[in-house]
Amino acid sequence: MRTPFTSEVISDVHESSICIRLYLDECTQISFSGNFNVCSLSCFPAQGHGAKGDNEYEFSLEFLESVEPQVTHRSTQRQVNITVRKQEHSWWDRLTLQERKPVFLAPDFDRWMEESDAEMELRAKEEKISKISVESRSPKDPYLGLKRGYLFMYNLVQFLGFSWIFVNMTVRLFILGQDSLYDTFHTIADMMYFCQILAVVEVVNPALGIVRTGLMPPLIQLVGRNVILFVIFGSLEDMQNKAVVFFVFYLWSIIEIFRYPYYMLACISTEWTMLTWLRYSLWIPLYPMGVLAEAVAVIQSLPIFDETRLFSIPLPESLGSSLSFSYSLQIYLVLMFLGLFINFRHLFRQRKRRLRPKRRKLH
Ligand SMILES: CCCCCCCCCCCCC[C@@H](O)CC(=O)SCCNC(=O)CCNC(=O)[C@H](O)C(C)(C)COP(=O)(O)OP(=O)(O)OC[C@H]1O[C@@H](n2cnc3c(N)ncnc32)[C@H](O)[C@@H]1OP(=O)(O)O
Repeated sequence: MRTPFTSEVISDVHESSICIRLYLDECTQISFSGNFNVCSLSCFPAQGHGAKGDNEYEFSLEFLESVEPQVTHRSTQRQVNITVRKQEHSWWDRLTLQERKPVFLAPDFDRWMEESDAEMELRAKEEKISKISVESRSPKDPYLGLKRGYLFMYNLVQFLGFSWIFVNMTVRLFILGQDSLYDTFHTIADMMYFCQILAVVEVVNPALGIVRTGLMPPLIQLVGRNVILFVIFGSLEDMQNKAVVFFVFYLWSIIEIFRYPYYMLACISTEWTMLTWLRYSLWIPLYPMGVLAEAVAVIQSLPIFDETRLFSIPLPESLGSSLSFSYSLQIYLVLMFLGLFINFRHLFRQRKRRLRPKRRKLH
C-alpha cells in the first residue's frame, strides 16, 4: 500500500538539473525504488523502514518543462538525493507546472540558483582559473623568504645608520647653532663611511637579481656619493671643516630616513600611503639640492688638489711635471649633471608608476 510522503521534499534548481532530497522523519532507513517519468510528469516511489514498520512512499511532480527519463540517485541511511536532468539547458521561471508550490516541497535557498547567481559564479570560477594559471606560469622563488629577510635586515641597518646621522646633526644644530656646521665631518664621518660602504649592496642586489631595478641608477648614486665622501672629504683635511659637508650629509640623510623604511615595508608586503608618497616625492627638491651641494664641494676642492698635487698624474718631463687631479674633477663635474639627469628621469618614472591611482577591477 503506497502512502504519500509525510516529510518535506527539498529541491534546488540549476540551469541543467534539479536536485531533490527526500527526508522521512518517521523512517530510520529509506531507499529509492526508481522513478516513473512521462515527459514532464515524474513519479518518485521509495521504501522506508521505521517505527511504523516497512512502508512504501510516493510523490509526483509535474515539472514546468520536459526532463530526461533517467534520474540518478544517491542514498544515505535517512536521505535520498535524486538528480533529474532537464531536457533543455535553460532557466525555468518556476519548478512545477502548477503555479502553487506543492505542500510537501520546500526550496533549498542556500543552493537555489538563478540566472544572475550562475553568471556571477561562472565569472568567479573563470577569475580563479586565470589567477591559478598565471601563478602556475611564474614559478615560486624558493629563496623568497631568505631574500626578504636579508633585504629587511640591510634596510633596517641603513635606516638606523642614517637616522643616527640625521638626529645627531639636528640636535647639534639646535645646541651649537652655526658652529655645528664646521665640525660635521669629525662627528659624523665614521657612521657615514659605514653606511656608504654598506651601500655597495645596492649595486650588487640588482646585479644578482635580488631586487628588480636597473643597475645604472644605483651605480651612479653609489659612485657619486663615494667620490664626494672618500675622495673630496676623506682625503682632503682642508675640506673637512667646511660647512658644505653639513649640507651634503644632511641632504643625503633626509631622503634615506624615508627610503629605507619604505623598502622595509615592501619586504613584508606592506605599504603606507604617506611613506610611499614621501619616498617618491622628497627627491624632487632634495636631489637637485644634493647635486648642487656636491658640485660646490667639488669646486671648493679644485684649488686644494692643485696646491697639494694629491692624486696628480705624473707626466713625461717634456709635458710638465704632473697633471693635477683637478682636471679629472672638472670632467667629473660634467658627469655629475649627466648622472643627475639619468637618475632624475629614473626616479620620475618610478614615481609615476608607484603613485598612479590603482585601477579598480571591472567585473
Ligand atoms: C658608471 C659610473 C658613472 C659615474 C657617474 C658619476 C656621476 C655622479 C652623479 C651622482 C649624482 C648623485 C647625487 C646624489 O648623491 C645626491 C643625493 O642623494 S641628494 C639626496 C636626495 N637623493 C635621493 O633622493 C636619491 C635617493 N636614492 C635613490 O632613490 C636610489 O638610490 C636610486 C638608485 C636613485 C633609485 O632607486 P631604485 O632604482 O632602487 O628605485 P626604487 O626605490 O623605486 O626601487 C625599485 C624597486 O626595487 C625595490 N628595491 C630597491 N632597493 C631595495 C631594497 N634595498 N630593499 C628592498 N627593495 C628594494 C623597490 O621596492 C622597488 O620595487 P617595486 O618596483 O616592486 O616597488
